[in-house]
Amino acid sequence: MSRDMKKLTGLVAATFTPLTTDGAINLSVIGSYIDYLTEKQSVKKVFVNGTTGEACSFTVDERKRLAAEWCLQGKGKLEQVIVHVGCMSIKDTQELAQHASSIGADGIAVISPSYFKPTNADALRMFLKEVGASAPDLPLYYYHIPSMTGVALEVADVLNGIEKMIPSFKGVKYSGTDLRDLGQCVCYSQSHNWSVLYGVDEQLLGALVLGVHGAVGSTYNYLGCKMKQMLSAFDEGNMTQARDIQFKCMDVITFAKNLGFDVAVNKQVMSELSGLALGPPRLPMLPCPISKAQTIAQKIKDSFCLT
Ligand SMILES: CC(=O)N[C@H](C=O)[C@@H](O)[C@H](O)[C@H](O)CO
Ligand SMILES: CC(=O)C(=O)O
Repeated sequence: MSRDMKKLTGLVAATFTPLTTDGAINLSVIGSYIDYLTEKQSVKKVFVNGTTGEACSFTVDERKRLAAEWCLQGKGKLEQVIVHVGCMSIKDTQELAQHASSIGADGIAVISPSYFKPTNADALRMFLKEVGASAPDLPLYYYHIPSMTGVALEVADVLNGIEKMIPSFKGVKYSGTDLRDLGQCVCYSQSHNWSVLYGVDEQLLGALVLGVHGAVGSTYNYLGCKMKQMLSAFDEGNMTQARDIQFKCMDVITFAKNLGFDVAVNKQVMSELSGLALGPPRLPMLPCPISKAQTIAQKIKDSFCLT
């Protein structure tokens, strides 16, 4: 298995999951989705089956077929495909981890179980160890998203000593807002050459100042190009330009949140902006309001002067 174990850095799009109008997974869209990301957004790394991908609403079999298609279609076009494997059942998670390895994924990420929750860092490390052991050849990233899992253990505590338990551990996708904890994660990660990837797109610039190595998010699907400009401005020390782009991003996300911005609306916004037919969300309780998405898409176009 020839695998490029390159450190994960830069912008990573957390992909949406294309569905047919009657709610089945639609693998046929993934090829053009990859072309859109690579050609129109210059984004060459993806995080599949995450929050944005509604993974927790899909079966293990559907998740395997999605991950396999992203890896297959991404060959020669995408630089890295990271597969999220978190499920309530550790057996399902391990099955998905093994599968990710068998299809040539470049890494796996996992959320904490969120029904029965780990009550301390030791317990969470033990869980991560069991997951890592199922795919020891793949980089493993812990996906911290307390707003969804309700597991708000300090990640810096979870990292402490984890390298001795999990040789394949390679970093964190941090979707929390505690900048002190985030900073301590970056600090600890430096000596292990791990990646800390930030996941709250509207405040990425603050995380860059603390030294994160990249970002995973939903908005990089349609604002990848613009946010890349922010990363370049930051690298060049052009803080005025970096802030200008971040403020625009904050403004459109605040606008969207005030209208009601969930994964279903976000998916429809992506369909509007990209022209890809991503279809409805999986859960029937989630709304599919085209007019709301059109309003948000128009706001994004106006703010960022997109055509
Ligand atoms: C809860 C959620 O979906 N978070 C995403 C990633 O972690 C983000 O990319 C957000 O969609 C984005 O920051 C907009 O709020
Ligand atoms: C944003 C992100 O990383 C996710 O959708 O999982």
